[in-house]
Amino acid sequence: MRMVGLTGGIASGKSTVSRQLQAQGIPVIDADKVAQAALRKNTWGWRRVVAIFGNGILQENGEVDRAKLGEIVFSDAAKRKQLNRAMEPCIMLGLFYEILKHWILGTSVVVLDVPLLFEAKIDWLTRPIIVVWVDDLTQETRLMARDNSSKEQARNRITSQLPLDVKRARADIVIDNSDSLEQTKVLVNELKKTITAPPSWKELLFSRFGVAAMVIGVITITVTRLQ
Ligand SMILES: CC(C)(COP(=O)(O)OP(=O)(O)OC[C@H]1O[C@@H](n2cnc3c(N)ncnc32)[C@H](O)[C@@H]1O)[C@@H](O)C(=O)NCCC(=O)NCCS
Ligand SMILES: Nc1ncnc2c1ncn2[C@@H]1O[C@H](COP(=O)(O)OP(=O)(O)OP(=O)(O)O)[C@@H](O)[C@H]1O
Repeated sequence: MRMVGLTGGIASGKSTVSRQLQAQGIPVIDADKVAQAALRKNTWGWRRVVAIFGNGILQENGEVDRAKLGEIVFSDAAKRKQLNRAMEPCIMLGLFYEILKHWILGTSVVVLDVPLLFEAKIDWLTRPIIVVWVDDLTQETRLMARDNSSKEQARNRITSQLPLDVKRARADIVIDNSDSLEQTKVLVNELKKTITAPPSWKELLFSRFGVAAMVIGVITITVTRLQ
């Protein structure tokens, strides 16, 4: 199974590209959704986070007040590190589960939309790596407009991640999303052709069928030798 990495900066347009890919029939695993599920009330992640930040981050119904937690961690690097450390195993488990489901189903290409793919050092899992890039001012403007946030809040979030230019330098494929949505759609159409190219030997070997063939091969050789 080919696991394609999709990453970028906050509000650089990962979800926009992800939606366009999904509209073309490509399955996408969204790490933000996995992280949200991992923080729901009474989950393992919720317990770990509440143990660190206390009941003050909870709403009346016991769910985490995401805006409040966001305010805390995006303006304090040490607290953000604590949150990342608490959430990381829960997110990894969730991602692994989603990947496993696709592998069992025999999916040939799945896109992993992971904002912190490089920061969490899991970029080695995916190939090729697509970075959705925008220039700094466009990123800031779109983030402020989308989240209805101040310039300071937007800057805090942007600077809490590896600089987007560094991510661009580490990409296999760059989607420049600074232009219109129509222009991005054109780039995504091209992207689809690249990521759905025929599988390599390595991808075939680690596909559901490749592993099944290896298991059958090993069993056959063992049984033959025992006779
Ligand atoms: C702090 C939280 C509660 C804020 O929630 P909120 O609804 O405001 O934001 P949301 O989850 O939609 O994230 C929006 C974007 O923020 C960025 N972001 C999220 N967490 C982090 C982080 N720890 N460090 C840097 N950027 C982050 C990502 O680009 C993400 O796409 C939430 O982001 C969270 O639980 N973060 C920790 C989990 C995590 O690392 N998620 C990223 C998945 S790889
Ligand atoms: N090419 C574009 N032209 C104009 N607006 C855009 C374009 N691409 C994305 N946007 C807008 O910019 C905002 C951020 O885009 P999007 O939510 O896709 O980013 P993201 O990288 O997924 O963000 P996050 O890191 O928070 O998950 C959204 O409001 C979206 O509608």
